[in-house]
Amino acid sequence: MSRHCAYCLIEIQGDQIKKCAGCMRRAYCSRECQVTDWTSKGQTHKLWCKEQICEEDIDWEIRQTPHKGLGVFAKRDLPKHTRIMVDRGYRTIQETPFAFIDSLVPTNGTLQEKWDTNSFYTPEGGDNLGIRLARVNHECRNNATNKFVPDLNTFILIAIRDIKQDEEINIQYYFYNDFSTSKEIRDARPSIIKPKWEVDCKPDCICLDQNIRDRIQKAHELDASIPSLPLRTEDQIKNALKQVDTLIEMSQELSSGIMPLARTYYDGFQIAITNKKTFPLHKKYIEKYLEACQVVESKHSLAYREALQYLQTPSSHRNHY
Ligand SMILES: C[S@@+](CC[C@H](N)C(=O)[O-])C[C@H]1O[C@@H](n2cnc3c(N)ncnc32)[C@H](O)[C@@H]1O
Repeated sequence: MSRHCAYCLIEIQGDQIKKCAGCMRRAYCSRECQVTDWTSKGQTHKLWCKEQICEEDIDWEIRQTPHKGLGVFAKRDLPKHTRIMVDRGYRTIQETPFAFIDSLVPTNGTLQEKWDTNSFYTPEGGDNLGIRLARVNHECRNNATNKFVPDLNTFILIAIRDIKQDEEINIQYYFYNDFSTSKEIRDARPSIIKPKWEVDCKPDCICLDQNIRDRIQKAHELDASIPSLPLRTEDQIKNALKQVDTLIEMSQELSSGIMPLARTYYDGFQIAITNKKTFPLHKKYIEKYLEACQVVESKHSLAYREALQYLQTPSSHRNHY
């Protein structure tokens, strides 16, 4: 089986393939590429080596699709919450190794056009280009999602449902069911995805369903109201937790993604610990939050380490009663 060098991406065969001695899965064409990839000059593999991340050519591959150019396909069944790839974000054209960016679509485009087509906007880190993520195509009914972890400067691509072998892996280029974004941003979606990626939604597309749009707006309003709910009396705290539980249910019903859901669990934790009576509930919320963090971030992320500390010593949180 041929492989692709995890750093410089060239195709390698037979005894040219050098594997990481830690995971025995990640492939390189040379020791130089392996050394670079271990550090933050490459994909910082030292953080991910023991973390069960999928690899190109073993778990997924890049190949031609009938109508969308290249795409990423599962080479085996990938269960929900599998971490399909971690991909370092490049912040500028200058920082991105030229050969990578030059190979991207539009084929005859300028570097700027390639950058614009393939980079993704992240609220926490501006535009970033992931060189492997750049091959993932858009679907409104996506089976995977990409999360940017700012302190690691890395995208993580996660299966949000079971993906079958040979199925194409796809993401929403611009979320429509993420209740944490405002109505204006959600409504701007068609005017962004069409000119930027030439992706058109059919009239029966799920993202144009008015009923779903109304439910998302309701969830958005509920989400925005939670931080300012009064928490002076026990009844007020119980009511706030009820709102949190309603939002958790709505988020699951709307498949809003793991990130907003994780934040809602964290809200529940912060509310529960403010009162002696509701304090025992804090554990359920923070454990769920940590579970989500393990999927969408990593044990190395700041968010995960902080939350673990609050699980072990809840009294160290400023809201503790
Ligand atoms: C980030 S690239 C994805 C990888 C690209 N297909 C390639 O060959 O490298 C974005 C481009 O892929 C194509 N694309 C992505 N999703 C598509 C879809 N659902 N339908 C048609 N074309 C799509 C569009 O040309 C878009 O500008």
